[in-house]
Amino acid sequence: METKEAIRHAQLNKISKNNKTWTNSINEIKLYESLFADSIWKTAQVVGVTLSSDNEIDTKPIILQARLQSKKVCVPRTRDQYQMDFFKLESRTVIRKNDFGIYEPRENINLIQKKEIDLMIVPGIAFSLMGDRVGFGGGYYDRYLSDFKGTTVSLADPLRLYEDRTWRLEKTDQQIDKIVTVER
Ligand SMILES: Nc1nc2c(c(=O)[nH]1)N(C=O)[C@@H](CNc1ccc(C(=O)N[C@@H](CCC(=O)O)C(=O)O)cc1)CN2
Ligand SMILES: Nc1ncnc2c1ncn2[C@@H]1O[C@H](COP(=O)(O)OP(=O)(O)OP(=O)(O)O)[C@@H](O)[C@H]1O
Repeated sequence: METKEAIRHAQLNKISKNNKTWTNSINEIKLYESLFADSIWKTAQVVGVTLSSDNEIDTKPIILQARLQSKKVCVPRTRDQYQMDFFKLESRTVIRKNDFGIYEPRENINLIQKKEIDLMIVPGIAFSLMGDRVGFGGGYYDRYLSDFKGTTVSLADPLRLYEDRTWRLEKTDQQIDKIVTVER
């Protein structure tokens, strides 16, 4: 078993070398297709998703599809003590890059309650088929999801997918309900 720190280090290195290839983009397209075909997606009215950075699975196609299907989209904004809140994303929402280089809404307007969110698309840098997840390390999602009642889904391209977890679980780790993968 490895530490999450070691996985994070190895994954960030691997992802930064590979994420600009066409193979990777086509894998992302396959992930979006299976997400949008899923009944979890089809029935969701309110979707929580991040504003992706360069080294993450691009969330713009997810935001576009949600808007085309008249779903409400909300995005996270971090605050103190590794907490975050979700705010409704609208055309007029002003996005800024925060001190950690993460994109988020500049204003805390239109808070969406946790219980309103049907589907949470959870980011991460490594996942197992069983729903284990390694994120950037703040524990933001572990905290937020600890009393979340909706469905959680993560998109795991081949770069981010481990069939079996090779890292040690922590008590606070939240399992993801559904890991979407590129079938081969
Ligand atoms: N696009 C995107 N947005 C997201 C996330 C994400 O993974 N991707 N998050 C997923 O969780 C949340 C933000 N996560 C963060 C994770 C780590 C650090 C971070 O590394 N902070 C400092 C250390 C701070 C400290 O320890 O005091 C740093 O290392 O510089 C910041 C935010 C919410 N928004
Ligand atoms: N509910 C919680 N209460 C207190 N501490 C927590 C909770 N959830 C996670 N933590 C702590 O937060 C720290 C970071 O957690 P972890 O390494 O799992 O982050 P991550 O899930 O990879 O990151 P993120 O969710 O921000 O992408 C760990 O020390 C963990 O113990």
